[in-house]
Amino acid sequence: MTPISLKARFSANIALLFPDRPLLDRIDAAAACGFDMVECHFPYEHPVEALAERLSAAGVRMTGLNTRPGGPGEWGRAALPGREEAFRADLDEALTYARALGVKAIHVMAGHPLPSDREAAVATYVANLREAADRAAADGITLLLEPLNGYDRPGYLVSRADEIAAILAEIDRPNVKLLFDFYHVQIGEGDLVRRFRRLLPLIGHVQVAAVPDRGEPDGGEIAYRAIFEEIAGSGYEGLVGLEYKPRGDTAAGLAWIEAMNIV
Ligand SMILES: O=C(O)[C@@H](O)C(=O)CO
Ligand SMILES: [Mg+2]
Repeated sequence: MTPISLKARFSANIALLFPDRPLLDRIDAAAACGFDMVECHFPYEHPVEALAERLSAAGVRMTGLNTRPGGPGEWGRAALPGREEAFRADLDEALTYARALGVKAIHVMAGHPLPSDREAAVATYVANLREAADRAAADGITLLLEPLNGYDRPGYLVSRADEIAAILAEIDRPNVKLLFDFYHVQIGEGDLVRRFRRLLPLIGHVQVAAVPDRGEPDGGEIAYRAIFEEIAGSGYEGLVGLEYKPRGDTAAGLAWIEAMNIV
């Protein structure tokens, strides 16, 4: 099996990996497994100084985080008409953490608008993101928009990568990009390789997990070795987030990397 050179671009998603321990301890666990990058969803229950200290002690860099999910059932507020102030506060908070930790990518969570409000929600999303992008650009930060599949997140504003591509054209800011999570895209749209190639100029980050169980990317309906070959040979220069729910012990489950001869 020919080696695939990608390991140096893996970032361990500590929102899902190492679920048996508290968030800060997951940084050490990732380092012990050889990762020097982690990404995170919502670090906000920890003071940024505590995170900075743990990351520095472990020799690990945080590469991505999300804006706060908001109240029950919101899952972000960037696309909620009338909640612009709340979104601004979410962005302020994410930027504060990102600047202090040297994080260069923020996943901006859209939210669940009322279906009857969809047009207004997209307009709010576009306006909020233009303003947010201009603020983030000052620190060289990229904002990521991710489609979340309709089985896991029914009612989320965007469930398909192609919808995001159209919205990105409207936003028209170079530092707003598509987060292409192969797990969600497979469930929502499929045709992974052709879609990845077509959308490549818009892609700022990718994530991987098996479908349908969202476990290690070594089983299920996606032939991940072919996907990793594609990523490595495509010209994509960004990171690969390992955002999956380990089927058992996280460290033992990482055996898929060697089994696929990813170096
Ligand atoms: O895939 C996901 O669910 C995530 O990347 C995320 O950021 C939270 O929805
Ligand atoms: Mg994802």
